Amino acid sequence: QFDTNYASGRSGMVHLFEWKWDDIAAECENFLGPNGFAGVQVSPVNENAVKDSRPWWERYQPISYKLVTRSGNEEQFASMTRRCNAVGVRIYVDVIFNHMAANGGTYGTGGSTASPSSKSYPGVPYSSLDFNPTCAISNYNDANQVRNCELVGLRDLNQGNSYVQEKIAEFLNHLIDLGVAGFRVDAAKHMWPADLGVIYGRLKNLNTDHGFSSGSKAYIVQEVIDMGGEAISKSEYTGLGAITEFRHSDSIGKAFRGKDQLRYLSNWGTAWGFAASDRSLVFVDNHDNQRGHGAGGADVLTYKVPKQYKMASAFMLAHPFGTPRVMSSFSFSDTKQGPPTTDGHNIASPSFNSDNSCSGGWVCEHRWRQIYNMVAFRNAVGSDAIQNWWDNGSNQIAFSRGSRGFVAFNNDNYDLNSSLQTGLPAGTYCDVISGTKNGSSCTGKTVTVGSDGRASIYLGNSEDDGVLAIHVNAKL
Ligand SMILES: O=C(/C=C/c1ccc(O)c(O)c1)N[C@@H](Cc1ccc(O)cc1)C(=O)NCCCOc1c(-c2ccc(O)c(O)c2)oc2cc(O)cc(O)c2c1=O
Ligand SMILES: [Ca+2]
Repeated sequence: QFDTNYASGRSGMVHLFEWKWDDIAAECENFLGPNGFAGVQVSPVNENAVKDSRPWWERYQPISYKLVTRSGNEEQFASMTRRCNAVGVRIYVDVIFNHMAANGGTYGTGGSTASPSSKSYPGVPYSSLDFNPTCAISNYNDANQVRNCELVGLRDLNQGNSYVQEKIAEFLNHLIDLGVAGFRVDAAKHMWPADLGVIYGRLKNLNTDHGFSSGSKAYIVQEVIDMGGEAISKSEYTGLGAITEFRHSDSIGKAFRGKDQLRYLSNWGTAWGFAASDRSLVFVDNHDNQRGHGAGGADVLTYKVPKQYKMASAFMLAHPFGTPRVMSSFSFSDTKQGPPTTDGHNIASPSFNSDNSCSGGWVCEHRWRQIYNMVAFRNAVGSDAIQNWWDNGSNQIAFSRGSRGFVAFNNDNYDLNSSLQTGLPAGTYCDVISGTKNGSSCTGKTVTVGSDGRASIYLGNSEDDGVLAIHVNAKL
């Protein structure tokens, strides 16, 4: 269903891609809880095929539903959900039940063996009776093929089979027992909506021992890559749950790369072809398209273009549309390389610098001040609508969120230097992009709002960050 199950006053989901469960638990307690984050999307929890050189996509090749991966085991997973829920941070699991591992010398991260060529996965168990007849997806304009044939050789489960439905429901309900708040359903486009409806209908209520109100249902985000032009559209899935809105990632990338003028963002939302706000999980980049070949392609912004990335992230977090998810990456030069390891196999834990940024091969975009301060901005403005939209006719824009927050952007190649209506009560505010509020002073810019709500806003075009943001919780 469509409710995120977030604790009140919190927003901002972060995808801690490839993090280990113990490290996520610590991050909930040390950083995400204290900074008002609402949830974490974790990497797949079920046993996956071990591939040579450990590419990141091996975790999308299930061997069984045993909770043993390079991120940890069931006990560590249970401890993570307990510790994160205790500080108001929810856990969402990336679940893969469209398919099982493809061919190749195959054993799993939990030691199970499998024989994809004979469609035998004893770790579940699944046999050839549980799979669709072997055929390859070659034509994305044939909806039957996209659902019933194999995606790049991955053995295609038949979710219309009652035994398969039972095993999938058992797997998801086990995670619900362990305290999760919802799921990111991988490759949903490759499964029939009717079958998904049956499976979702078999889910238990969330576990009230973890602080969920009784009767709560799992938040469902379905990965449906729909950039238009294919037989299958996201609207087939938005009645069942939310969907990953890839058009948001593509459009925000184009806008902040200067391909579309920022003034056009004044009607950001369904007018841009996005699904309804409460059905759209939105993001600047994700684990797949940040590597350039996923949906959105070359226009997707990543940590590799930091100024534009921070501006786009700030816009996403300042704007009321959709449910934002912040990508937290490991650095990569090769698009298939996996997470940092200590020995080529065991994932390395992130290490932290004195300024709270990460090192050791982890990028930790969620720990960039310009990003985590905008999660606090989103919390401060609540559901207030956009007001006081201003633009200069090209790439300088500004708007307020009711009378609780104000944000300005400059993507032109000259300074923004104007007196603008902020919508805020008179007073002195700290800009939370160039710095933060520290006791009774600002470590970055200070903005004085007059009794008429106007303030002089300066954003030099050569500044590190092309954004300025103030809100009522950063007021002196
Ligand atoms: O690049 C990749 C992996 C990409 C990938 C992985 C997980 C995702 O959630 C995702 O969205 C993409 N995989 C590499 C390497 C690879 C992996 C497995 C394999 O049998 C063959 C090759 C690759 O080159 N893949 C082909 C292009 C990407 O095609 C994939 C898609 C995909 C891409 C675009 C679409 O419009 C679409 O509907 C599906 O989804 C996956 C989902 C999975 O659960 C596992 C996969 O292997 C894949 C997947 O290969
Ligand atoms: Ca399928």
